[in-house]
Amino acid sequence: MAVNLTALQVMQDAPVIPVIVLNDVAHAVPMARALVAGGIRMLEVTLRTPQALACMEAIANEVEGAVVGAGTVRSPQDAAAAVKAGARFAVSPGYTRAVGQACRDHGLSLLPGVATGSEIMMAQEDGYTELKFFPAMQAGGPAMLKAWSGPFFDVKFCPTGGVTQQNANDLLSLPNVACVGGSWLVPSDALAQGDWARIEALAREASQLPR
Ligand SMILES: O=C(O)C(=O)C[C@H](O)[C@H](O)COP(=O)(O)O
Repeated sequence: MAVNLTALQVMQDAPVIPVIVLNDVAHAVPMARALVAGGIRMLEVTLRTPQALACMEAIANEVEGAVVGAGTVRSPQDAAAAVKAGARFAVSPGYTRAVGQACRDHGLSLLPGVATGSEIMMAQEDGYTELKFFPAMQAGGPAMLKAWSGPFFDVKFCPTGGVTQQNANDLLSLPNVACVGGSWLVPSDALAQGDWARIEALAREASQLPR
């Protein structure tokens, strides 16, 4: 059994957590190797496709240096399936007590998604202090994070949603941002073309973002 990771360790490993959508199990291992070669090890594979669990399993078993996590965790069942597939952390687009409890029961670090003060307070009540701000750019971006830094001075965020290599700095420079998340590191056309070099280059560029 792998040693448990904390949510803070997941956030601090690199400036960006890639949000990955995979439709083909054959893409999983070469894609993950490309990200790791580019300096990105924490890999969020979203549970948005029927192949996602098999992809996580392949990465967990075959890619040295990769730490696979599950994205789009929306239920206790999702959390259980993710653990079984080898996920070492979970990310959810929103927060429910049931998802929080299931992740705790499985020893799975969770970055719960929040977009309002009430959601932050509910996650904090349940002991979560490292949170995903989703959808970040659509829901207020850097200005929202600056406003939250007053009352929620003890929370660290991973803004995700509408983040790009170009705007990531505006977020990473904020003291309450530990990292950002985004899908731009793994474009669907690069996957379809098997363009692993492009994914590696995007990862390298992202891993060098200052914070
Ligand atoms: O699937 C999930 O669990 C999500 O919460 C959504 C993703 O984090 C965003 O869709 C990523 O946003 P983009 O980087 O703008 O593509």
